[in-house]
Amino acid sequence: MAEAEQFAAVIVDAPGLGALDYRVPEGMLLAPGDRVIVPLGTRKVPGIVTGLSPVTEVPAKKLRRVAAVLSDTIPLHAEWLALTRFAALYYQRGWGESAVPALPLFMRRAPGVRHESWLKKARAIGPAGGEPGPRPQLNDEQAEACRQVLASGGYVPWVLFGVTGSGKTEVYLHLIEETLVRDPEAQVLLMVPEINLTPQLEARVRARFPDELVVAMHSDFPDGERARSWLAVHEGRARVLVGTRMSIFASFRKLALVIVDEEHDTSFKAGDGLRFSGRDLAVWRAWKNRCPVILGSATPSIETWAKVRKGDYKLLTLTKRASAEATLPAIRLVNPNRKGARTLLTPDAAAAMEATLKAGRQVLVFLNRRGYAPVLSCPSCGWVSTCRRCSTFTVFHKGAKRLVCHHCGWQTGIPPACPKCGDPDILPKGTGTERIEEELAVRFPDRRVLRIDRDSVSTRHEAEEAFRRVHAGEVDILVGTQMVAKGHDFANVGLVVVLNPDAQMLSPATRAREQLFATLMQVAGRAGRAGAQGEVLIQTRFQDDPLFAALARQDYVAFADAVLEDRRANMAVPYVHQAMLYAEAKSLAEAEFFLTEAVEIGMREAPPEVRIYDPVPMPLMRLMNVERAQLLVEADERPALQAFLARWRQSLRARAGVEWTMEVDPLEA
Ligand SMILES: Nc1ncnc2c1ncn2[C@@H]1O[C@H](COP(=O)(O)OP(=O)(O)OP(=O)(O)O)[C@@H](O)[C@H]1O
Ligand SMILES: [Zn+2]
Repeated sequence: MAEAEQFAAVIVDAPGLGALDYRVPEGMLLAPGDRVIVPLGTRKVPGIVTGLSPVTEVPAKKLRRVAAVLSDTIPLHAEWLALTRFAALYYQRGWGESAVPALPLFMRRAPGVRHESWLKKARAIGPAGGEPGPRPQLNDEQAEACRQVLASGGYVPWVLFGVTGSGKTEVYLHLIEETLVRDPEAQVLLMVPEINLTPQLEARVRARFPDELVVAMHSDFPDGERARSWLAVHEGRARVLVGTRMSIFASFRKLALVIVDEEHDTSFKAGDGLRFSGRDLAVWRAWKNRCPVILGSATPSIETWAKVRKGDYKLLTLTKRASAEATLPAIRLVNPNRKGARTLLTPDAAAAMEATLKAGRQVLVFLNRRGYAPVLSCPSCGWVSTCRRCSTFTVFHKGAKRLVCHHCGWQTGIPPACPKCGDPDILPKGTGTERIEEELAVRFPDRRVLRIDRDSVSTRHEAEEAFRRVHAGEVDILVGTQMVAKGHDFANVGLVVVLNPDAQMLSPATRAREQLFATLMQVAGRAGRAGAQGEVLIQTRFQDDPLFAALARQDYVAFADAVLEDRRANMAVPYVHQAMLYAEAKSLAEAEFFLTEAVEIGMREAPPEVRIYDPVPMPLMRLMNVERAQLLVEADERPALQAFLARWRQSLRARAGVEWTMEVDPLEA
């Protein structure tokens, strides 16, 4: 008797498609979670088997066959399938669109001739070995935080709210250790923001657990390296994964603890593709695995703080710095407005720098703007340097002698005179890190100044080397952007000077203030992490604003509670739930026309509790010659919004020349 026919439901990375049925060729053994290659139209594409059945509703003559099964490892775990399915539903994509791109390229290609030898090498990686690194005795607050987490069972979302330098990382390491010891199969995910801290933290985790395989995943990794880590986690060989947001899609054999460090960081939100929040999916994953999740931060996001206040998340607090002698720095606000001033640095800041340097400590100067000046302009006619492809200025880079668009990378040489009126005296306007570096070199000629931003260090290796020099004391004054603000444990920085945070005070975005507060607390937290008290000096015109008042007191709770109050009064996030529909086209009119139609369709389908706003141009209206518009949708209750989005998405009509995409929980609204 012939073998009974079998049909596989397969998801592929194509918009708007559900699972497709394929005939399983005789003799091919398949299981849910297997990766396969299937024909789709005229192509052969990677897919994932989500189910098998002896029947199908697809007519026999339309049925095609599974072309190949990739049998190099065990099938994807059921929990991973559930995760990608949930992410697809939540972020309004097809299941295949969330699942297939989450795999490293290596795992979604038909194996080439060298695949076997690659696998063998990939599986050969092992623990670091050697003696475990130093293990400080936890202080009372750290110990209490660990005790509470370890005493709880099952899913509990914890917020580890600890001031800068309070030793949150030690708490993570202790919890990881306990988790690994309690269950020899347990695995841990430690997520970190998209910054250059991964190697540092990874080294620290490796050193602490020399007998366990610790792997990393970072968007800078070449695919081979990513695939190697991915495989080690999937097969249960790796016990700890340290990674950026993409690591939330790793396939774990037995996830027993999830940690999100600096949970407020916006880099946990993906800006393209599925546009997921790594932090939010981390909470879902912990829930699904019935394990604890730790969201750590000195300045939790407002969404997270709201959940703490509501009682949904449990709070763990570290109120003081961990290192015995260290205290929180003193924060001073200084008015930068001085008549006829030619320098950006105020006399107060210069004097404080002088004193700190004399005492043999380092100074960190923070300015969140790279380049020499944000724009080049003509004092006679008002011409300003702009990008040829985007609706934005080009930044003047003096060293490179270029005008560069920071959005699309377009660049051009420096014109010898104003291209509009011919005046040769065109001038840089405003200040970036390159200009302040120049000013510092003149002001402190005998000091070693190092600038760290994406222009001065462009590779992971260069960044590591730059930070090594800071730690080794080969630098007196460090100038930098966001890159130096977060996470670094500088032992000898005595003073932090913050220049011009005011630009962000003027932004209309809902989260601008919250993000500015977090950045400033972070960068301030780099001062005085060991030894004598540190000092922070902030040059701002907004000294009377409650944000700076709370900052000077380092009072996150007062700030966050006030923000929540304000958001509640104004019915803003997190008291409403939002989604954004974006449209891109050759002209703004086409993009807006698409959105106007989308509004009409939406109005017919939306229940009264869903509000649809008017289409507007995106804040950066033109990017790389594409014009962009957006449309905000809002509801008080998430289920109503989600149900509406799912229906609306199906009814949106494709228009030639218009690309559209949906984002749930947009950060930029
Ligand atoms: N119990 C402890 N005893 C002594 N030193 C400690 C202890 N815990 C942590 N430290 C040290 O204190 C410093 C700050 O710790 P860590 O970097 O973990 O803080 P953090 O809370 O993650 O800081 P941030 O949020 O500012 O990045 C580190 O040098 C760490 O080694
Ligand atoms: Zn551009």
